[in-house]
Amino acid sequence: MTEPLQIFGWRDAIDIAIVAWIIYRLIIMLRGRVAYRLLLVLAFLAALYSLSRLAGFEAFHWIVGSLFSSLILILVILFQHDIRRALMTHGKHRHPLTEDRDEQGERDHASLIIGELIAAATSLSSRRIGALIVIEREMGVMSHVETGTEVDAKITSEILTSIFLPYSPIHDGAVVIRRGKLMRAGCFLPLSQDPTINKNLGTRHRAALGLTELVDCVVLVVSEETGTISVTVGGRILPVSDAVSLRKVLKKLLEPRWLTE
Ligand SMILES: Nc1ncnc2c1ncn2[C@@H]1O[C@H](COP(=O)(O)OP(=O)(O)OP(=O)(O)O)[C@@H](O)[C@H]1O
Repeated sequence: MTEPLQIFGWRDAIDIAIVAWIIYRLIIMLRGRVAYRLLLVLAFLAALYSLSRLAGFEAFHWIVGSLFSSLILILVILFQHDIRRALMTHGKHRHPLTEDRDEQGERDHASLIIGELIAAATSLSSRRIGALIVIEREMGVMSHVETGTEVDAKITSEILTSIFLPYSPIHDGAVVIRRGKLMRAGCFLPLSQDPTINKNLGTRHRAALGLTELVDCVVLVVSEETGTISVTVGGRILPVSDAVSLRKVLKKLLEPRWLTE
């Protein structure tokens, strides 16, 4: 009798490596929670599809197969922007905070922007002015956000602070940062529907959580009521105690993905 290990050749190893790589890239791309759930449904349907075939349940196999194809189509439609962006930028060295070409320039620029974000957050926090700052990573957020006002400005703590001052016409809502640029202000984010959220959190924090449940991005929140600064990512809220820990958290979350994964 042939041993399984004797049948397993280099072709199988390459085959498994390719499939594992595709699944890994899919998980990275669809890391927001809703996308994750869709991916799990897809995996479940794939398992049912294979099992129903093995068991010889023809009708059930046909139904699951149709559901499977429809779900793939729905995924492609839902994530068309992200898929296009991922394909266009595949293999490129991308930093969420800068378009700088060389590695040192990229680090310096990113560090400068993180410094501006920290200065703005601490200044707003000390004056009990609420703020909501969305920082895109690999995925775009605008398909989940009500557009607000175009800003297209360099990121400085002064601009960020003045946007959130109560008499600013665009202080309500969130600002969106893409590749180190302040793109929009006054944006409305989807609220989290998670019933387990701490009841003490108001709508500003629910909005930050809501967006990060849907899209892989980082949201910096300053509470108007308490002045606390927190960072939300992947539907979780991370309170930060001071500027040093805020720098640490932002640096970690905003490194180019190929360095962190
Ligand atoms: N869905 C949303 N998208 C964007 N901004 C929002 C959203 N919901 C609330 N905000 C912003 O948060 C502000 C304050 O809302 P609210 O007082 O309900 O939140 P809060 O969490 O209690 O505030 P804080 O924690 O800062 O005291 C709003 O005026 C608005 O600027």
